[in-house]
Amino acid sequence: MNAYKILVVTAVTAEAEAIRPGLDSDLIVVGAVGVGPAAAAAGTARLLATGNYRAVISAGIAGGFPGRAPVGGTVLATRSIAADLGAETPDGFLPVEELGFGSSVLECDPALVKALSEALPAALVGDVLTLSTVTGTQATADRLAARFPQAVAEAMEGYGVASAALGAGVPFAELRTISNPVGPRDRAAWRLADAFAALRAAAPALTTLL
Ligand SMILES: O=C(O)c1cccc(C(=O)CC[C@H]2O[C@@H](n3cnc4c(=O)[nH]cnc43)[C@H](O)[C@@H]2O)c1
Repeated sequence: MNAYKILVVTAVTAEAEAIRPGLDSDLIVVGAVGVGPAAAAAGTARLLATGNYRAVISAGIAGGFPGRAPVGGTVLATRSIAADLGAETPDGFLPVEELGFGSSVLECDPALVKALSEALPAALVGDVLTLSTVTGTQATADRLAARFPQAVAEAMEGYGVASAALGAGVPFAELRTISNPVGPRDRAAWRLADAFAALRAAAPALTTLL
């Protein structure tokens, strides 16, 4: 059977509910699977097993690296990178590839990225980091910005969704809108309304993938 549906995976229900009204097709399935890479991978694998999908998109809000992605902006990943998968050493962080255990970097499908960036011409394109811990200090933000000069944003699910997509042989992309700067924790200052408005505005672009 030909693969025709698109799966959009969010962490929380509010993200899924921001996306659904912008879709005029029941060929796009939006599911909220929980926060973090493990929930994202398990949830995506479960949803992929229920249908025949041609693409999987990890979507939701994210932190933006200051000077790279502004709050309220929209970001498309070229790569989803598990930034905290590896080993800490006194001399710095060793990514999992340097330990000989696979890859912390998963490439997004170039055709999906191209189609989405044509539909969202204002979107910034760059690496999106996946972390199990939201960055909350300037020191961590500076370390990540230096380790990943092409990173525009961090979130908590992309690499997990991408891992499940890779396992199922389905092309993957990541779409994020920015709710807060990556840096010292100030949860009260997160501009959720701006990020959700941008997510609602970006949703119709997903229908161009059909
Ligand atoms: O408090 C609320 O009302 C609320 C409503 C919807 C979603 C949330 C979330 O906290 C979603 C968590 C989700 O956000 C991503 N995220 C956002 N900013 C960052 C960040 O700076 N670093 C890492 N992740 C971030 C993440 O993917 C979480 O799944 C709250």
